[in-house]
Amino acid sequence: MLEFRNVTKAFGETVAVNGVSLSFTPGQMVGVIGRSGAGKSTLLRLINRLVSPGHGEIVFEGSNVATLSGRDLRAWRARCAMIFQQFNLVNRLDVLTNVLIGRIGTAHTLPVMLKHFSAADRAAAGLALDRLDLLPQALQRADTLSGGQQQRVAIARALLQNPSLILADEPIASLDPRNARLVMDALRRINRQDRITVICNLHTLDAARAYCDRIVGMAHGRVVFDGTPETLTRSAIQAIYGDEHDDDAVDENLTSTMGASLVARAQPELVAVM
Ligand SMILES: Nc1ncnc2c1ncn2[C@@H]1O[C@H](COP(=O)(O)OP(=O)(O)OP(=O)(O)O)[C@@H](O)[C@H]1O
Repeated sequence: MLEFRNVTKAFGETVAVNGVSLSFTPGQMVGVIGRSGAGKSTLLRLINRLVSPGHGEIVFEGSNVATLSGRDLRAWRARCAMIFQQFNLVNRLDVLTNVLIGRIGTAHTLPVMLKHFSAADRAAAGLALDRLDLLPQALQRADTLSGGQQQRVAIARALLQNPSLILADEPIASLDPRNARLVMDALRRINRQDRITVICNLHTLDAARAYCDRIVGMAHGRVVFDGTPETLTRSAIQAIYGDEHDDDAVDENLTSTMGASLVARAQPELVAVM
């Protein structure tokens, strides 16, 4: 269980996250939505301590991650795999090595720097790539892959961390609808099969509705909605996006391509367990 207890984070005069209290049940897939600047990225970065809270506690399995330092902080970060909008792969390295980099938090740094990976690590990387349908690309340079493929490499790298949590910050914002669907399918599959908690910032309501167990809506640093996709009513959407709610604020383009029926066609076994 991960718990935010009255957490506030300000950058100068800007209060990015304001008095947030939230509990994340293990194994949930949670979508965080809100306007640009609502505090979504800061919320995620507070969890793995890329930023530290000004006030409040972030408690995981009984310990306050806000106070971790040194080795304990590194160990905590290794348990929180992060997926970024821009993939953050090392372009000049091959796909397999990029995935093996996921071992950095748990293995000794020097062998990783020298690319001396154990046979067990290589096998784990191969399996992770296979799960993401990328084994044929294992020896290609990362920058020869499409954006969607690169993001799935980033997910395979995350798996090598054996994470308790996957934190995905706008993972599909740079992708076309087909690749967005493949990436969200992969995150959902891993969430279901491995029982890894996934917390995912999304800029499309439809992706949040189609893939998440729970949606957290933020506005001006506060949580203004917290519920299942079914309870995300028009008035809840207004509370999250405000009266100016328009097509710029919420990308409805993916509505037609990412609706549940299409998800069902793309991933029947996924819908069976939803
Ligand atoms: N490192 C920082 N220094 C100064 N201000 C920051 C920093 N990080 C975030 N902010 C500010 O905090 C507020 C919340 O930012 P955050 O990135 O969390 O929002 P967001 O909802 O993720 O937005 P977007 O969808 O555009 O990424 C914004 O006003 C932003 O400018």
